Amino acid sequence: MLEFDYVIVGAGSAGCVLADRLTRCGRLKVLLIESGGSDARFWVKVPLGYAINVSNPAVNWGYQTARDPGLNARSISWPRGRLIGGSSSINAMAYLRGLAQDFDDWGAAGADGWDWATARAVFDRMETHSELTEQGRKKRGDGPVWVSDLTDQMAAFSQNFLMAAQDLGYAVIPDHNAPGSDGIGYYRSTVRHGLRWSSADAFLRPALKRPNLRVVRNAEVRHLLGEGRAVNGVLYDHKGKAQTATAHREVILCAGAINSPKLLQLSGIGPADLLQRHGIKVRHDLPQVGRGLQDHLALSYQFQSRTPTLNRTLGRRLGRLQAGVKYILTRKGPLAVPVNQVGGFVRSGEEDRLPTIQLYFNPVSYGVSAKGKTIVDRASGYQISAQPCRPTSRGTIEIASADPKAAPVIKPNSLSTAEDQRTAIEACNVLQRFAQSESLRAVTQQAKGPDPLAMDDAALLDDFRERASTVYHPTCTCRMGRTGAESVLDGRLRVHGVPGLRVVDASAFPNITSGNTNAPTMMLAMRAADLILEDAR
Ligand SMILES: Cc1cc2nc3c(=O)[nH]c(=O)nc-3n(C[C@H](O)[C@H](O)[C@H](O)COP(=O)(O)OP(=O)(O)OC[C@H]3O[C@@H](n4cnc5c(N)ncnc54)[C@H](O)[C@@H]3O)c2cc1C
Repeated sequence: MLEFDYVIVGAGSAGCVLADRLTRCGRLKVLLIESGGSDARFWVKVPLGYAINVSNPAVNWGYQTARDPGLNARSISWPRGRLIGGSSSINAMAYLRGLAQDFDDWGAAGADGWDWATARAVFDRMETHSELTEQGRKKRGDGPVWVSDLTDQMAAFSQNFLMAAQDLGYAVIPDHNAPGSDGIGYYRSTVRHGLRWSSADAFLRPALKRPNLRVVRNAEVRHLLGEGRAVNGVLYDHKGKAQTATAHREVILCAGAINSPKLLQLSGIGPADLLQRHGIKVRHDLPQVGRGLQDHLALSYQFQSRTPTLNRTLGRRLGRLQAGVKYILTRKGPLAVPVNQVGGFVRSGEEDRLPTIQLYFNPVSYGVSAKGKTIVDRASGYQISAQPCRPTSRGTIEIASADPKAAPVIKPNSLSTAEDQRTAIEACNVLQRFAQSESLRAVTQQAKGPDPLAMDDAALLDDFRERASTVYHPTCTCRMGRTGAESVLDGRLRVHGVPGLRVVDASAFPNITSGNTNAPTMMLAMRAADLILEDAR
């Protein structure tokens, strides 16, 4: 049996942060258990490899939702990283802090101690920005998370998206992460010197040399151990054997928004009726475990273009070969840039107090094969996508059986509120405006597939239900709040009523943030580490 001060379950965006921060002082012994394997894989490191990893079972839990009534009863694919770095090793690398209001909303929802001023101070010390200036590339900040401006690598075609934004009166902005900036610009990415810069690269790798950190890969935690309500260890499978690890101080679940609530439920901590239905002894009836699920949905439209886009390179064998050689020799070119080049936050109406829609523009068009493989079109094209920022629908994660190997039942409950249906239409209306803009009309041949300009609001909502997909941001399934009746964690990320146990990952968000969720998850884990170390004094 292994004995440690802290046992961390999951080496993803949050788990890597904690493994680093808790072992820095050298005084505390930490075990990090990860179900997946190494992240030393070519297509994990190459930014454009995102399109491959998203459907690669070797690095992915490959979840599938239940049939979702709000999405015309479709069951959709929910990839989650299963390797060192977790989802930060397979994500699309867009770096967005979110809006200031998102974090004030966390405090207002009962997450005591959380607000924008606190979050902002953590973001500031977490980031190093690699910026393009007139004097060349310059560094700003000295945090472990590398956030790069890749404007010099973007496809020339992407300029058309910025010009279209200007046609429509949206601000064109240099940095989405500067306070108060809504508008359209080039995305910043977690890429360093042409390679993905995951949470493992930023936090875990430098910590690996410390003798007080032990990392076990390819080891899946089955459930938590303890006496009464208190938790003091985990049972996990490794190399075909069941093993136990004891935590003298705490077990910290960082298994992500799907697997953290699943592990709580398998361990008898969750809604009593659900646990009893599966023959699991109730250790603590905590009704909100797995409830409160929020995710972002987006709808995309593709168009054939009159001027060359990335299809000219990536849609042809010779072009791919040339791009591959350029990347290997220089770490530059189309392979060095994540798929979403341009986008940002916009308001759908002038009366909106905050931006309501996030946009993504890609200078490439593609299809997806029956097996989920991305197939880039030969002819030039582009894609425009819109995501409502703050959905109000909430879904559930529930174990399907007491067998730890069984995938949980994911019910997103999408578009189940009138507000979400209205915002979905507004998101499509924004895309219609872009499709009609002078700058995009000048380079567009015709719609490839459904044409948003041929649809009224009812048809747009139906199209959204029929084709919208996840933006891969499940959150809030173990959310922070004041009491065990309305939430799972307190503001210090301790599980209500369960000594020795915290949950630190995207499941802890009280509400989904307006943008992509990797940056806020790492920020949450950085602050959680401060709180854990404070409590350990
Ligand atoms: C395809 C995709 C694209 C995305 N694109 C972006 C983007 O461009 N920008 C952005 O900001 N966000 C993006 N996201 C979202 C973002 O990456 C996640 O919100 C974030 O990584 C969540 O971090 P986490 O720590 O909560 O979970 P994860 O990073 O998923 O970590 C959980 C870890 O726990 C491990 N684990 C789970 N169960 C067990 C168990 N029983 N035993 C041991 N280990 C276990 C998992 O294998 C995993 O390594 C994307 C996500 C995906 C999947």
